[in-house]
Amino acid sequence: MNTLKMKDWGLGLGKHVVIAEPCSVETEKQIDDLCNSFEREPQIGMFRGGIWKPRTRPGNFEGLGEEALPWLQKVKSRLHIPVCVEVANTSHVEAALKHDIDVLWIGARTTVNPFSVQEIADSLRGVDIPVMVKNPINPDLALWVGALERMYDVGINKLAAIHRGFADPYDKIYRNKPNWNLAMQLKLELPEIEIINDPSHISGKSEMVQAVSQRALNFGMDGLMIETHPNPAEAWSDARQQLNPEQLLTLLKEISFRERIDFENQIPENLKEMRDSIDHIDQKLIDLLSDRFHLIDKVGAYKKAHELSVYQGGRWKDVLESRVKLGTEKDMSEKFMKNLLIAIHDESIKRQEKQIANKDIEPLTII
Ligand SMILES: C=C(O[C@@H]1C=C(C(=O)O)C=C[C@H]1O)C(=O)O
Repeated sequence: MNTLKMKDWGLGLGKHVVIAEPCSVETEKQIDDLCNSFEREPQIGMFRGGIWKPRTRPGNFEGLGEEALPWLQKVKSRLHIPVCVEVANTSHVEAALKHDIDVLWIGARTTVNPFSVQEIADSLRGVDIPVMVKNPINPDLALWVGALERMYDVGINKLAAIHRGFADPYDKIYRNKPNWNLAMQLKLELPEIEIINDPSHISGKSEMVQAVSQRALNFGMDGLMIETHPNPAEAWSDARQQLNPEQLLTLLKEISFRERIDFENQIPENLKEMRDSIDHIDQKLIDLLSDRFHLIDKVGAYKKAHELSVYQGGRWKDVLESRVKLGTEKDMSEKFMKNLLIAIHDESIKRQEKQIANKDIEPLTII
């Protein structure tokens, strides 16, 4: 994809984009209050307002709709920053374009549905407006990439992605569990697409927003979209996860937007040396793993000849416990050691099954 980075969207966006936003636009006064707080804050690069709010069940506040759009125009003239809204259908797009909204974004509940995404894309054919695409609710990279491709195919070349986490009913910590690996995979697949992180929807509670923001920047995310309300306790939607302007400004002061190393440019000599050593160690790790798996194949052949079962619980328990102990003594976490060993063991089982059945077996664990 030949897309433009956010700094080249012609909207005055800097290197790290910070989008401040009330979850929902509620009153003109709420927007005025936020403008007063952010008037002299150059770090706020964009303003977002929820106008149409998808709600799981009817009866909750679903956004003010078109009547709130003129208030966002006021934000543009007061703060001189672009404004963006979520669009979920073609009438939203039409209303947003009519009111000079600068950037549109596609929400997680829309990204899951290629029909909806295609309809929105078709309504944007020939329109020069940036579009940001939130990840779908489920961790399906192809859906996320697909939605970006649908936009690109109708001629939108100002594109970004938003990582807002994924629904996980078993997770007790986050509202939407982050999947940094999936976000990294998106970067590998579409290196030109920048990713904004939405720590508010990931954490679901204001006190976690800072830690998640820092984590996102550590993972190389290109910006933050943080829900902000003059008085979060009174918010008509998502009260628990919004920061007040003062909290947002403190967060922006305290987190570190680290410099990223551009691979095209020169890598500092010290870092290069360390990376060379890492390359060397990885080569040794791979050689050792390969030796281990060749032995596993021999064990598999032995088990086939002697009609023994592939999985050996007692041996596996010993291997797991002793290696986790060795690893933790060398400063590696128990969780990491377990994950690593489980991945190796799954592969061992798979290789032995393949030998016995003489055909490929689906991997047991996806990592
Ligand atoms: C290699 C074996 O087969 C399996 C794989 C193991 C491993 O990868 O270390 C351990 C126990 C078995 O479940 C074995 O039985 O020794």
